[in-house]
Amino acid sequence: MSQTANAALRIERLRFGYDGTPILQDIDVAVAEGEFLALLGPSGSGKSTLLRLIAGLESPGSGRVLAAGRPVAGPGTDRAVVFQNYALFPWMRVVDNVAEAVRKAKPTLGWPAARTQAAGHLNRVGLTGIADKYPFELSGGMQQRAAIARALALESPFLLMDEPFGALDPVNRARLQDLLIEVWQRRTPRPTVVFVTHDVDEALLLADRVAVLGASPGRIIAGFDVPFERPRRRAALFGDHRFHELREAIAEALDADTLARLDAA
Ligand SMILES: Nc1ncnc2c1ncn2[C@@H]1O[C@H](COP(=O)(O)OP(=O)(O)OP(=O)(O)O)[C@@H](O)[C@H]1O
Repeated sequence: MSQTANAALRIERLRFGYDGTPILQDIDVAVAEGEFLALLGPSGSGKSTLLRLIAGLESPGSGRVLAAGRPVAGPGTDRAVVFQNYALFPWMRVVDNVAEAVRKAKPTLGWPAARTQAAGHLNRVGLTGIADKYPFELSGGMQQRAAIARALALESPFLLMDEPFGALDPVNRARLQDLLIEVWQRRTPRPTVVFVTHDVDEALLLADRVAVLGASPGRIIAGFDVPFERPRRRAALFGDHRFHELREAIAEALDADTLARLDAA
């Protein structure tokens, strides 16, 4: 997974632990500019931790994370993060949540202009007429749309997403998957995306490449290129033998890792 030349994001020999317990070991990943990488793995394999390291919310024990060639030394607006649970400021109206992100990207912009741009971002994710509401007045799906609008408003070259649709019902989940791909494809240059998920089908629907993590400690046990042309249609994917072969190969990699751990126990 480390062979990509001129990678926008590069993780080198990364190790990380909490209180002496190894969580991530020997992680080497390179993600090309504009690439959509899915991180897939069982619960506890360290997917969120890896994303937090890329976001700069944690520091590596050893090794390093390079974003656009520079070592990550903390959180930054170059790396927008979307978590599962919406991450909106509850005390701010939805438009101000997004306008605040606009102002992070463009600090010289006044609030009125930032609000106008924020309304544009909200429209783009299909949220109209709710700008003046507070987050608690929105459904879960709408809050997650607003969180995506907020992340997009940062206009960051990197978009880091941690199971962003995990809490949504299947219909909203499918809508937001489509929306994410649409906005990702529309941006020039495309942001580089790292997307954490448990869901193999979601990874194969969205990503250009899938990195599979094994557990105890977390490490990359397999990588797969996802060959399907875009736009991708769910029905066409389910009818494609390569989709089923990839699913099978990912399941085999995960099973082999689980068995190896059981044998070692
Ligand atoms: N703040 C923390 N302190 C100590 N251990 C932690 C902390 N955060 C996570 N861990 C441990 O690190 C390991 C990896 O957790 P992480 O949340 O990164 O896994 P994950 O693959 O994202 O899991 P899930 O799919 O369930 O979200 C787990 O064993 C977890 O208990």
